[in-house]
Amino acid sequence: MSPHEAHAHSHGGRIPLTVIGGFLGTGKTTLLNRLLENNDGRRLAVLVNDFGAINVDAALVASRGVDTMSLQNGCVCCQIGGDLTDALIRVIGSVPRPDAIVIEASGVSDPWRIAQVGLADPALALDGVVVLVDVASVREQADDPLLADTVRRQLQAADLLVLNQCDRVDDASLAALRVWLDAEVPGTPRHETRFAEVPAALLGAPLASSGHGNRCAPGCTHDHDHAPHHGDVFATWSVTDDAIYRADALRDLLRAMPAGVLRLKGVVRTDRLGWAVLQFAGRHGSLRAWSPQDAAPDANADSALVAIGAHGRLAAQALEAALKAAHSIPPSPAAPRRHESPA
Ligand SMILES: Nc1nc2c(ncn2[C@@H]2O[C@H](COP(=O)(O)OP(=O)(O)OP(=O)(O)O)[C@@H](O)[C@H]2O)c(=O)[nH]1
Repeated sequence: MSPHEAHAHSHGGRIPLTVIGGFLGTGKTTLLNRLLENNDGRRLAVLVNDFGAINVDAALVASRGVDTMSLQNGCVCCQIGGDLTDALIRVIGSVPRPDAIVIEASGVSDPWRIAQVGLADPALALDGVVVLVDVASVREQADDPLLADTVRRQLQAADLLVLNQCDRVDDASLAALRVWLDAEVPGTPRHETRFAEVPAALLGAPLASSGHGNRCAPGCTHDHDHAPHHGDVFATWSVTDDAIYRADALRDLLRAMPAGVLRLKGVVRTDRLGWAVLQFAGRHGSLRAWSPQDAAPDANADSALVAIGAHGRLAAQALEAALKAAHSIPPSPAAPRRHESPA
């Protein structure tokens, strides 16, 4: 029996499901890509949910030559029974059958709600909920009345907390965070790291025995069912066009981001770097040339950017103006497609 067959056997033939959650920009896609690079020959089926109208994460994962299923139209945890269930039915029925399924939750969703779908389907066995934490930003987010509920639900959903971005904080801040987490989520296993380096052994079957099976049995007092609809709490803005951007101007934008932008990410065509990946989260941003090891976007592809912020705080007009000012070659008149939600 191969190790993969043994793993499936230990789940009674059911397909193990791992949910990767955590707030915007904490490192979920980084972890997913690590999993895909070190998948030990397993056939992983990957479902990626992005809150914005454009699924940038799916593009970044798909660029590694892996088939991903993109779950768009908002936050899947708010529409259980819809897209997610349909996608899982398709994945479970696919031939060859996957050895494991990984769902990357959107940064605003409640990973526990997604995990419940896994628990409900007899073909699936929940391996665990892994929640990424940006150690530099989590306390500030948890203190923000608009974000606190989302962040705390994510922390409480975790079977394993990956304390990521440890390169961004000093030892004293990390020590204070540990004390805070001891009080917020006592007993939840934690792993401190940077760039989502997590030993594979931590992500596998052992999670199942330490996790929800124990903490969220019948009688669980967690308020899992009454989360607000995330479309009411968070707003997105996105643009897709054939503009070419000035790399220097985008870097200036990353240093002086308009108010209320919690997350900005995209794949853009630039003057100096060619295709580039833009990332901004938790006050930090980067613009890097498209990795030569990944298949470049189609020559006719459009630049695509998506921003997320708390509803009522996202300064979409200021962002749009800043991006317009960063054009090296403006988009052709018919090209720009903007999407704002809530409108
Ligand atoms: N300095 C630093 N940057 C990191 C670390 N982990 C991830 N990043 C960067 O942070 C940015 C966001 O990482 P992602 O993996 O895309 O985050 P995400 O959680 O998938 O983001 P959303 O899906 O938008 O919520 C990227 O530019 C990463 O390269 C880390 O440990 N340290």
